[in-house]
Amino acid sequence: MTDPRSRHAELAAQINDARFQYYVLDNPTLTDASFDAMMAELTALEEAVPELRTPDSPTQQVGGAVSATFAEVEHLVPMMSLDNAFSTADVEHWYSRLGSVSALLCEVKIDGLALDLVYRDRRLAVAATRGDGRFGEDVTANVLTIADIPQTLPAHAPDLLEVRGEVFMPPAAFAALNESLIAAGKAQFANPRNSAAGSLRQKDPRVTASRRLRFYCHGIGATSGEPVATQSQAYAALSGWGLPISPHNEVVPGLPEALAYIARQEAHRHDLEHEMDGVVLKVDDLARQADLGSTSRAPRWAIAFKYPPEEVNTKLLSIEVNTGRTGRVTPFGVMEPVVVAGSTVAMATLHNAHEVARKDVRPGDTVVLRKAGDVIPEIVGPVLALRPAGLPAWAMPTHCPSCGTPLVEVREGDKDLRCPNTRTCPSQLRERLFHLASRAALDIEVLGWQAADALLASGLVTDEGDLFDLGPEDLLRADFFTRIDPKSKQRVLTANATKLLVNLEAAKHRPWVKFLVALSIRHIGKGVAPIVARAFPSVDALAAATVEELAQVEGVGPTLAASVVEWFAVDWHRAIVEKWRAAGAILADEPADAEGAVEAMPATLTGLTVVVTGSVPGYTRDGAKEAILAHGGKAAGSVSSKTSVLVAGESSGSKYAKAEALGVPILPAERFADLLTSGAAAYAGDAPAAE
Ligand SMILES: NC(=O)c1ccc[n+]([C@@H]2O[C@H](COP(=O)([O-])OP(=O)(O)OC[C@H]3O[C@@H](n4cnc5c(N)ncnc54)[C@H](O)[C@@H]3O)[C@@H](O)[C@H]2O)c1
Ligand SMILES: [Zn+2]
Repeated sequence: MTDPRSRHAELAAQINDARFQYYVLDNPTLTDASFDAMMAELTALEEAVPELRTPDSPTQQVGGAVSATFAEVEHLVPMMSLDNAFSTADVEHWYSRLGSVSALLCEVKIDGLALDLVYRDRRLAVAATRGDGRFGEDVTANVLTIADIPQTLPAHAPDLLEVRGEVFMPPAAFAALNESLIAAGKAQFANPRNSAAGSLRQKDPRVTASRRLRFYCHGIGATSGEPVATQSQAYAALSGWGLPISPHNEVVPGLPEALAYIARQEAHRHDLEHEMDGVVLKVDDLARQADLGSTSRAPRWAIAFKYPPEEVNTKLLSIEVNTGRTGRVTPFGVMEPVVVAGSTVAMATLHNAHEVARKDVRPGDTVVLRKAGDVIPEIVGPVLALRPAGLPAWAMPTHCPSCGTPLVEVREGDKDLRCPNTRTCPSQLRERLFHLASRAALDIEVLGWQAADALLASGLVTDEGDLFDLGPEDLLRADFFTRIDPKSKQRVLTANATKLLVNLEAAKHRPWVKFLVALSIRHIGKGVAPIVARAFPSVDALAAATVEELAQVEGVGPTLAASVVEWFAVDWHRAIVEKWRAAGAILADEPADAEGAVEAMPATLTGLTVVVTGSVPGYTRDGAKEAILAHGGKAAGSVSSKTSVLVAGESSGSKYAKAEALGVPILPAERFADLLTSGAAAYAGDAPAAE
């Protein structure tokens, strides 16, 4: 075991270094989660060996410093940091030590940088960063360019007012800034917090002025004003003097409501006008705040609850490439598995070789991995400070990893590369089969990646054209689809293989639109396929269409039109269609086809809102709803004065009673078909005689 003393010294040095990178250079080398973990370890060491807790320990100091670029300003009242809570238990522990508290002020923790404003005689005199808590950096000239911050206060404001708050950059402004930095060939900011800090801490105020910074107050320092009882009242006063206060603040009676606030805000973590990394709970009563006091680093009357990190560090083990369904070759990073935003991540796309070069990530790098909520994980970039010396840059392969064919640009001069061997490249074929089997296409449940691989590897299928010719004797030739029957010692089909054959047979009768999706024509996905299938109701009609005819269809652009014509110009593509047809697939909408019929239905219910209660003969609940929609009507779930008619499969129940009370016409469910054919005429005269 390492000696606690040397571990403490090592950690303290690393933390001080990280703080310098973060606060002074605005260019962190660690994620906040790694930093917080180091601080937690240091705190634990000091709890075990209290004499390590010296005044110069990072746990006793407000991180940050004054850089040589700015003049030093002494704050009138020192600026503090906040203690952290990472769990409900931490918050409960903090709350239990407060004594009696009648109200908590809940605030969102704005991920920006702290700023101190001093107004003298109602004029902004000095604006300073937090610095080491006692001395900050004079950034007054820059702050004068921030529109949210008033330069003068109204006559009823006090003579002396020191307020604290957070400068932040809205996420949209951050994204726009990074785009312009990329365009100018400059380094991007890692996150909105660093971009706000980097934008405020500029030598040239014109740069700050161009950066769309915003500000909310979250504390009061020295003031000559009338004393108030609570922090929330102080905010109200600030607001009255024109200072901006967060609209997300809430005063609650106690802990349960505060925990509910924490949960509620987490659900909206990415919806606010600023990034947030948690919630700050404060004792609202200012007299209680004074009783509780502060440590050298943070007040005891407040706590910052931090949400689980969305950015973590991990090792990039390798960069692999994958050939997709349309031949596009995509690099992706393989990482040491790591938990981020609640799930374990080991792979993330890097999109194309250009992205890899732009981010300059190399196998062997420590990288920042980001996953926000349900968003796809992203490799943000390398931690350059941790890069081993001489680590070589990654090079994009020149040949397809699946079939060895030389790669070409997707379009001339394009960043993306593709494998031109569309017909037999195993990777493309496998992806096409998998796509063809998806629910949006032919919905062949047992045809997953493994089955697709087995069909290709065994040579039973050379391309998707062969699929519907498969019979039991074919599948018997592949190990994947067979097993040895223990009794007869004969090779027999597995249950899944039998299911595959049944599914394939069923798939032949799917509507044309499903086949259209199954063809993997570039740009024709499940969204646009119904539009194309309606305009060209068979594969023959579509194959005969010209670019002009296609482009005339509303919702079909020139790119899509060209892509369809190009697809049908390829011999082996047309051969797929013919093989499917020969195997019994329909590939056309018959006039009586259910989906075709729905499209053709007359819009008899336009402007009508229909509610259905009880069962309608011949329809499922959803089926009745769909029929209403297909005839141009609105299907509602409950009866109101806006309801045009209630279709009642029973002559009782709350909907029935409500319709009666409101005088909404009621139509017996047996007459639903009349409603679909003749609209409002079906119930005219049926309105009950209520007033
Ligand atoms: N990545 C790194 O290398 C690195 C280095 C140093 C610090 N950090 C990050 O900074 C944190 C420590 O910084 P800190 O000491 O500023 O503490 P903190 O960010 O955890 O909390 C204190 C700060 O929160 C801010 N804040 C935002 N909203 C607030 C609100 N509504 N009310 C009150 N204050 C609010 C204030 O500016 C205050 O100074 C670490 O936990 C880490 O996340 C990261
Ligand atoms: Zn290939």
